[in-house]
Amino acid sequence: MADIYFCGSIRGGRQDAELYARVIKMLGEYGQVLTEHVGHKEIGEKGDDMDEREIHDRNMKWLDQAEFVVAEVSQPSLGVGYEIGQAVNMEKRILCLFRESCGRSLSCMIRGLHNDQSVVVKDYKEADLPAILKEFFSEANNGVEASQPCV
Ligand SMILES: O=c1[nH]c(=O)n([C@H]2C[C@H](O)[C@@H](COP(=O)(O)O)O2)cc1CO
Repeated sequence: MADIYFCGSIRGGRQDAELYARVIKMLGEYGQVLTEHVGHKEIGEKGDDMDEREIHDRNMKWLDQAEFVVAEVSQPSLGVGYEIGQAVNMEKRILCLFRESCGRSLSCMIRGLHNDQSVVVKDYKEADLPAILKEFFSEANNGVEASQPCV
């Protein structure tokens, strides 16, 4: 079973935590989500009750281990942006999900990563998620290479 690293805002704001939990549940169909805690209601804006260095090192290990990275990027978060940048350097297959209805503009530094192969950036409505995930993971399983240039 593939390992999936899910990214969602924690200190950037927990407004979308319930949505993250629903995305994580859907991702369960495609693999094991290493960062399930990102969708836990009990995790507030303070984050995990752990030393910050330990959180960073644990997460970087998980990111390295993961085959896929799925990031919900509607709520701006420094940590999520950092994780995506690291994942690009690690040549992971990455799906960034931006909710059209959130009223913000997605950073060019994320939207500009889209290459429709190793990095997919999608504007979405929640009802579209099952189809978007199905397409992302089936293309991945059809052997699209992870290390495509991001241009
Ligand atoms: O307590 C934490 N636990 C944790 O796993 N993270 C990771 C996972 C999330 O995808 C991302 C959220 O970053 P931020 O807290 O800057 O919004 O960082 C972040 C924190 C707090 O910064």
